[in-house]
Amino acid sequence: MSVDLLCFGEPMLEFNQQSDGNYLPGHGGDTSNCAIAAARSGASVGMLAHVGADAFGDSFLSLWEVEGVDTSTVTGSAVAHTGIYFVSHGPDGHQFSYMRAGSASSRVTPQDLPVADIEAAKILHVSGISQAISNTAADAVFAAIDIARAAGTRVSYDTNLRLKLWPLARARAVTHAAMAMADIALPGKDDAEHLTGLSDPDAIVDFYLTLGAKVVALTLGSDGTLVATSDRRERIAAFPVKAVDATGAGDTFDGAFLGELLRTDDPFAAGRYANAAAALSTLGYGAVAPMPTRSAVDRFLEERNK
Ligand SMILES: Nc1ncnc2c1ncn2[C@@H]1O[C@H](COP(=O)(O)OP(=O)(O)OP(=O)(O)O)[C@@H](O)[C@H]1O
Repeated sequence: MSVDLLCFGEPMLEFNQQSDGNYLPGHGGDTSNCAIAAARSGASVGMLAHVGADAFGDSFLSLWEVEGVDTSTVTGSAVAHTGIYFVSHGPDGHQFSYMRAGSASSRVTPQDLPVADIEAAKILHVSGISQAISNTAADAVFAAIDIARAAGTRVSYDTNLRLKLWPLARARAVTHAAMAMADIALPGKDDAEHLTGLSDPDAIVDFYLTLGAKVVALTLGSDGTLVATSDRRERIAAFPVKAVDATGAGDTFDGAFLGELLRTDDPFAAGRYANAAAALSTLGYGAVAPMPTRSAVDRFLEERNK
């Protein structure tokens, strides 16, 4: 089945250890989160990924089915397990250790790519963490981007380094190269500062426009979002909400932004919609559970705009 938005990345089972020693398990991986957020925004969306032939892979397949994310471009890997990662937090809630393992999706090779599905999609969304550390994944990501560009499928890219454990020179080389081929750049400010060495949001946006993006939406956490094209930019303030956990807010932003961009073809309308969706996603714990549906976002915007 062809979809409008194809999200290429690595599903990861997450285990978030809390300061009381308990842990919260959850589905994650930036592109899976993004796909679910887009589906909840009403978009036609699919995942392009490998999962292991294991319980975690099965659990992702069930989740995507429930969420209406197409899985016809998800394949099973006989040689690697579904990715997992552990995060632990200190008593102040600060993240202090991180470990990842598995990662069937980093084994996707250029030969595995579903060429016709990439060509048929309107947007291919990819994100950066795996490419920064794995040559195989980088080759497949760049091959997918090449297929998309040749077919006129727009490419969307979020750096998503999350923790800055990867060697900076490698992370920079790979993410800048991918950004240079992206039509839509969706960086978060922390990553963007780290990767560009710039701190002023306008300078960061200029950097990505100069690299080649047609649309940049730079997320600024509780400071909102800066959306820009070559001839217009708009600073969108964050909604004042009682945020309890911003995990996945950036992924919710990406999915909602791309869903609304597909619907309206207006990056500024997409930025305002995604800003509301991401604010709502901070009201609950974890990445997936608090992601809002389109009707919840519409209701929220109606109330806030009264
Ligand atoms: N405290 C908050 N209050 C309201 N909105 C928020 C808050 N934190 C985040 N947001 C919304 O979520 C969007 C994305 O947040 P952020 O910039 O932290 O993402 P990110 O850096 O990509 O992080 P991650 O991928 O880890 O979720 C922001 O642009 C904003 O719209």
